Amino acid sequence: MIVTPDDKLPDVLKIEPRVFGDSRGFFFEVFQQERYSSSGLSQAFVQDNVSRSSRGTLRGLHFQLVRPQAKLIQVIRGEIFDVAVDVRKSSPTFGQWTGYRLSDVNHHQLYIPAGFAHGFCVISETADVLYKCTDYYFPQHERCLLWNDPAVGIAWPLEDFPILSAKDQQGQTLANLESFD
Ligand SMILES: Cc1cn([C@H]2C[C@H](O)[C@@H](COP(=O)(O)OP(=O)(O)O[C@H]3O[C@H](C)C(=O)[C@H](O)[C@H]3O)O2)c(=O)[nH]c1=O
Repeated sequence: MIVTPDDKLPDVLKIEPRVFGDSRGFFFEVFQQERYSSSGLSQAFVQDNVSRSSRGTLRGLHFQLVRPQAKLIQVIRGEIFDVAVDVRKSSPTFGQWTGYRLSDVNHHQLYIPAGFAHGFCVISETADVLYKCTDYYFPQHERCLLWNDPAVGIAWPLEDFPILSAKDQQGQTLANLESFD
């Protein structure tokens, strides 16, 4: 397993699991407590989520202001562009973003700590995303950063305007967002 801190946001980790391929296909351990804990993911995961989205869908960018969640993102089918934005006002990288292509071909994972907003757009026809969270879902604590806030300037690989939930259409700009001190 190779763990690489992001160049701009070093708390965000790209994880490349060891994949065993053979004539039948492939096998890899999606998560293993001892190995991931020794790689810096020591907080326990308490909830696993799965979402399926069609091409051009953009989900996010979300975070919980209270009971913040760290997330371990993995694509089980298809390909997404996965993005983390630092929303910690006191951070020297506040408002900065990073993005990775995660797919069922590269099997890469992204670890996004608490303090970051998370979102993704779907590049393939369909994408099934599995992600582990270090705290439970509290909708009342969820906040949404506007996906196309020019102050953040995320370069989404989208051909057209994305498919967005009503909630995500009304995301807050970074300037107006309730975020972490
Ligand atoms: C997140 C979540 C949602 N739900 C229910 C609430 C809604 O009735 C339905 C869809 O929720 P939502 O539209 O918020 O789902 P996404 O837009 O995929 O939200 C997620 O997208 C971005 C990328 C994230 O990183 C977050 O984990 C999460 O906010 O699932 C639950 O029951 N439990 C949950 O943990």
